[in-house]
Amino acid sequence: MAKRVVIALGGNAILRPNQEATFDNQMHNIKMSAELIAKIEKLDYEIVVTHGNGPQVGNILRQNEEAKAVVPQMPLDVCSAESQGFIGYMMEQSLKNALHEEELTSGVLTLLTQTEVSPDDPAFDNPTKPIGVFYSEAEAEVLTEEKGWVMMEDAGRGYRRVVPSPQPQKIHGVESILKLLKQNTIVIAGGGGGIPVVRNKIGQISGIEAVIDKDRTGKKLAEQLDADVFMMLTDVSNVYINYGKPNQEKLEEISVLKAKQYMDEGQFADGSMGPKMEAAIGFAMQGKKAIICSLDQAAEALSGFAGTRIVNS
Ligand SMILES: Nc1ncnc2c1ncn2[C@@H]1O[C@H](COP(=O)(O)OP(=O)(O)O)[C@@H](O)[C@H]1O
Ligand SMILES: NC(=O)OP(=O)(O)O
Repeated sequence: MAKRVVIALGGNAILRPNQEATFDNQMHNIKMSAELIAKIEKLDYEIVVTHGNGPQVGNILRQNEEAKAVVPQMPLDVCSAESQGFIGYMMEQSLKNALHEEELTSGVLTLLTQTEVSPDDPAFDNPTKPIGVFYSEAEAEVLTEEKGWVMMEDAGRGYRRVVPSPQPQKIHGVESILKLLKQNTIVIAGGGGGIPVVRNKIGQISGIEAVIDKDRTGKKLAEQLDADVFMMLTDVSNVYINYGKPNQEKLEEISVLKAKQYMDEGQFADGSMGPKMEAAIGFAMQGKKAIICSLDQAAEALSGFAGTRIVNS
């Protein structure tokens, strides 16, 4: 029986740090990512792909704010839905073309996915999710003063606007995803962490302004789908201890216990590797395999020959 993998695509799969968010740049990167995912399809896995949307949802929100005198502004959850739609469109098209090139017959379908969060999540009072483009410290100060944006330094790369990022509680559409996987279809779902929604006391859902972390949603999706493997594809080949120091050391296959120990030592930066390792440990604790590796080594890592693999042993 084919194994099931949930793949969370990092920012680089769509837009590189210093690139402008043009259609051509994003389409070019997504095409390259799709070719690499097609390699995984050859390994006989049922595949669900999720992806980030930080730069894109920030830009859509900004478009809305800048144009509000001529076109009514949409709330952040709608911006999230828009970003999920346009990235999903580009990814589905690119994946279909990549599979066609490889003479593979699998289908590809994007699902506009809603993710339930708790309205009482403390994240609503403490925005931490960076979105949109990077600014200098001086520009960030002006934006806070003039527009009221909350700005934060993002992993040594500059300042970005931050918004609330609640924990995903439940991802909608999982039963349908399972049916599609059984019909030889690669499913793109939960993009940008999913469109954040809350459920009220009488069971009705409605949107809420936030951006959910895609690695957390990827883990939740992998759990709900009972996946065998959860992979986070990023721009480094491995997770390291003492990262960036002369004594940095590459992690290959490590136990949950060891990973937790390194986590407690503060080896993984908040806002970058920290959330990935948190998601990896949480998933691997259930007796499954979590992998963090670079996009171009995804197929090798899945076969056990590359990346950092976290296992519960
Ligand atoms: N211990 C570590 N090992 C490897 N990379 C690390 C570590 N700590 C921080 N990082 C940084 O984490 C980055 C990946 O996280 P992030 O940029 O959030 O990924 P993505 O956007 O691909 O989801 C790497 O580019 C690297 O600079
Ligand atoms: N939603 C999300 O986590 O997006 P990024 O990975 O692009 O920040």
